Amino acid sequence: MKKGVLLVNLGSPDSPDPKDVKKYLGEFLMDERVIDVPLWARNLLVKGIILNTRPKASAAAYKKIWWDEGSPLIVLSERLQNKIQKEVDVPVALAMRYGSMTIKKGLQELVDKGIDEVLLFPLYPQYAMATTETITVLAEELRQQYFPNLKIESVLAFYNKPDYIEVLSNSIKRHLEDKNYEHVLFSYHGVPERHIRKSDVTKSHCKIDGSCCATPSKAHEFCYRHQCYEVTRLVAETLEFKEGTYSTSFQSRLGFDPWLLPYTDRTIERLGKQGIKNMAIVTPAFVSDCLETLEEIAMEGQEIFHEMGGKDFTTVPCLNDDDEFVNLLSKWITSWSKSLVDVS
Ligand SMILES: C=CC1=C(C)c2cc3[nH]c(cc4nc(cc5[nH]c(cc1n2)c(C)c5CCC(=O)O)C(CCC(=O)O)=C4C)c(C)c3C=C
Ligand SMILES: [Fe+2]
Ligand SMILES: [Fe+2]
Repeated sequence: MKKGVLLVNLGSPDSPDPKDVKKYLGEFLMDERVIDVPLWARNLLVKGIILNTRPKASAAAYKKIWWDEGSPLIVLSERLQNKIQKEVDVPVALAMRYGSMTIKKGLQELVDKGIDEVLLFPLYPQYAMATTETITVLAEELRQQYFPNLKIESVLAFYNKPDYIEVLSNSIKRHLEDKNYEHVLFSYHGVPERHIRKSDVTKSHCKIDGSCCATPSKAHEFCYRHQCYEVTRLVAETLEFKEGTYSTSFQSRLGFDPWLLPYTDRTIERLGKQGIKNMAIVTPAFVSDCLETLEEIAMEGQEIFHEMGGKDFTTVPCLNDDDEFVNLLSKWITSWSKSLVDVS
């Protein structure tokens, strides 16, 4: 068997032009694992409302963070891929779940190199229906339709692997070394509460009241909320943060359904109102900096904090193409390619 790796991230529009943003959002939000309502309701909501109202504002936000080389999320994912490729002996391809760099093209690129066994590596530390699951389901559909002889193994999550927590903690420590901060906020991308209940394999564990996520259960293998809180807990333990000096929140809610609480914007507001003058924010649901970290957190979040009387607002970059992170992913890939460990 000849082995290869397909890294997969979310994707971005081709440009920050409203036309391209609309096309991208259309594909993204019509995914039944992102907006998980019946097709008729999704059509009404996405094509009838969101795509007629959101693309202009989203395009303006994308324009603020766009780089000369392109979308930060894509450029940073490419840098990560290139650095990993230099460290490992197997071909490493990159694809995006939405947009032009499709998973089909990524699999084809590997098949063209004679690969018959692929490690599908979604670039998300925590498992969620709207991220990891939609990637693995689509890859399997593509395999059945176009690449029936391909074997695909998937990495479902790596949120609690001790070496990942160590790399993340080291990066946070390095970025906060000479900074003023009284509070560290761990802000994760939000999801509707319903997604968490749907992913509960036990169908009885998830209560969304917080207690379930701290009670051991096999539901946690697929519980995004539990996995986010675990990352906060493990990093705080590693960096010896004192109780009350850090917290967890969820950002980027969309629509009127209840999403995971507490919301990041309200939390920043509350911290400012409580008299916190210096805060830091880390975003461990994102491997690569993107619209949600560079605009929603670093720009909008900072503005909210300053309006509430806050002073220093430090944003810790995502792991991006951090050398320790590159070494870690390369180590896991090499172990898999030599069949030493099961990374899935
Ligand atoms: C119902 C809507 C959404 C769910 C559920 C959702 C989950 C989810 N998303 C990410 C990661 C990213 N999302 C990004 C952008 C983005 N997300 C949504 C909606 C949902 N996400 C929208 C509408 C957008 C587009 C931007 C906007 O109009 O505000 C991005 C950034 C992409 C980029 O190009 O930079 C990332 C990354 C996760 C991890 C997640 C669930 C865990
Ligand atoms: Fe999102
Ligand atoms: Fe829970």
